[in-house]
Amino acid sequence: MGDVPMSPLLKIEGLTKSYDGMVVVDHVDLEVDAGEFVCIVGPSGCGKTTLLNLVGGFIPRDGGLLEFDGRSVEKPFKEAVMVFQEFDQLFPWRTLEQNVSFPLEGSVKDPLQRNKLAGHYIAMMKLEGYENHYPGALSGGMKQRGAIARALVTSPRMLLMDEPFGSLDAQTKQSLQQSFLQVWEQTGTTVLFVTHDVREALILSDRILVMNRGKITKIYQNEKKGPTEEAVAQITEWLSL
Ligand SMILES: Nc1ncnc2c1ncn2[C@@H]1O[C@H](COP(=O)(O)OP(=O)(O)OP(=O)(O)O)[C@@H](O)[C@H]1O
Repeated sequence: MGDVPMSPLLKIEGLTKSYDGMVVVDHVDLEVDAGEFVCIVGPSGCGKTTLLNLVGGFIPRDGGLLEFDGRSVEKPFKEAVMVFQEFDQLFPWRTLEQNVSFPLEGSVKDPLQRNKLAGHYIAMMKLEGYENHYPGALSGGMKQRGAIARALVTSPRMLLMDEPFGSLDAQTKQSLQQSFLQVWEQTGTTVLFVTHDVREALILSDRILVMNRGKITKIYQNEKKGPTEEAVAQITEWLSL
């Protein structure tokens, strides 16, 4: 008897979306296993953000199959949480701890328990000591760490990340990439991560999807994890096709 193949966490077939008659996501097929870290790279306007929004159920698709854990995605769902590029994702009128614990307010009644959980993810994202700071008193990198902590606090099964480190300087970006990789290993969450940065994709992911004009045109299996010059050259060439 052979092993029963595990069904993918995310299953996409023929996924399509148009705006004003322009096809933006064009018959995309994709399967992502639980725990995988998948990056999407592609030129500006090729449909990366639209694909993430479709997967999260934030916008309706025009056609195709889109299933998360065997269920058709028709609207936003708790198991998938989005993190954006912008530094203003945190509520400015709440402290870091109040921001991170916010998604628990509907599900965890005891405020002490909420704070304990928030503290766990604040520590995981290396923000200990800043619990009572307001976002206005945090740097861009710290705000992104906070946004990731808040995304993780409900233990979502999938993170949808739209260039979360895109506005950071090189050094801050590097340190966040390393902390986020550790967090990914600790939590086992599945990640779909959009980036413009080929090196970033090679540092972070198991698999890199190259998108062009709404289609996934190439897939790079990133077994070695690391930006070798050959890998960078290969993906850069694919991006220009
Ligand atoms: N709500 C919308 N209404 C109309 N057109 C849209 C909408 N959202 C996206 N588009 C168009 O769809 C195309 C793909 O946009 P999308 O944001 O998905 O690309 P992207 O690859 O994420 O680009 P970037 O890297 O610049 O963020 C673009 O031409 C964009 O103008």
